[in-house]
Amino acid sequence: MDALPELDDVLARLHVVSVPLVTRFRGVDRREAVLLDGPSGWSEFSPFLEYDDAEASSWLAAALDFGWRDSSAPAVRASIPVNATLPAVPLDRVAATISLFGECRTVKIKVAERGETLADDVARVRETRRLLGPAGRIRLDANGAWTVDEAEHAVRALEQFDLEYVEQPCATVPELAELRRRIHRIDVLVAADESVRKTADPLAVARAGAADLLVIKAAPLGGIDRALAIVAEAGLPAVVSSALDTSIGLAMGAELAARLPELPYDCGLGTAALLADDVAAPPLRPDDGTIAIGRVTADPDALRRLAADSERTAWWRDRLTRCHALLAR
Ligand SMILES: O=C(O)CCC(=O)c1ccccc1C(=O)O
Ligand SMILES: [Mg+2]
Repeated sequence: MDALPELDDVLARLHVVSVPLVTRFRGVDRREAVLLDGPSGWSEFSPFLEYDDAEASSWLAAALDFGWRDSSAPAVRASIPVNATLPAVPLDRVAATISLFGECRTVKIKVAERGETLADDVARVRETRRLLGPAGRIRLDANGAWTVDEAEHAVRALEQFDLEYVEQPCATVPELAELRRRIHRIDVLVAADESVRKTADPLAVARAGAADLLVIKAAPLGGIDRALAIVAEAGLPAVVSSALDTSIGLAMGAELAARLPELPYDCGLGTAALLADDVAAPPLRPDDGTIAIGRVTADPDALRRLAADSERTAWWRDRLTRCHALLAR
């Protein structure tokens, strides 16, 4: 970032919201976010609650970048194809959850969830394939939960459902590389997510040949231009995804996706469908499998309706203040 906006200026533009989810995701049923009414447009700072300040400060860099300056890279497309995201819901909720996204040709299914078995995953993937038909695209996201052996076993059990790729099957770069060697005869690609966004070296995956493609998120990578530079250096195809952002954070993801030279896969930016309410009117929800690019503005009524209580607002102001100090160093 060129010049860091002054803390007082940032705090004067802050609104803290707590948005209800349609279905539990990552163990929570509300999503808290700071919205910033920046001079270049509305922006979002919403690192997950458990992240430490060092990790959260990249999210602040991205939020300030998006709210205080426009990307210098030109957009090369005006709408972004998106996938539906299916959390680990019970089997009888699969159809209703996918239908929240409207017409989507691609579904990303969360697998390897704590407390579940491979049989649960097989059942959820089979049901999704049945609903989508043979032309639909299915990808999985294990969030790093499998060992290499478990991942190999799971991929062999699930490949019959015709998988596009499996995202972060194992936790580490060497494990991803080993899995990729073991399944190279199977037509299932390996994507890296946490190994790109939760590390000091987002290019290590590409250097190690540990993934076929990268999942990239604008907020943890420090903003649109930084994420574009990482993709260019990695030389791998990229899928842009969200962090279960409000429509304002999703707009930042859409602006990133609009600037990638190639966009061979549908993006994980349809997640406004998992929010039971939203900060924008209308929300940035998928329409016919795509979302539009363009700035999204917070709706004053929604800001009032979704305002966090004074204790949570103070918590977020403190957190933002600490992250700002880290960026100013
Ligand atoms: O990519 C998608 O389809 C939606 C976004 C998503 O899955 C996600 C949302 C919040 C936190 C982590 C993740 C993830 O990709 O692991
Ligand atoms: Mg992921």
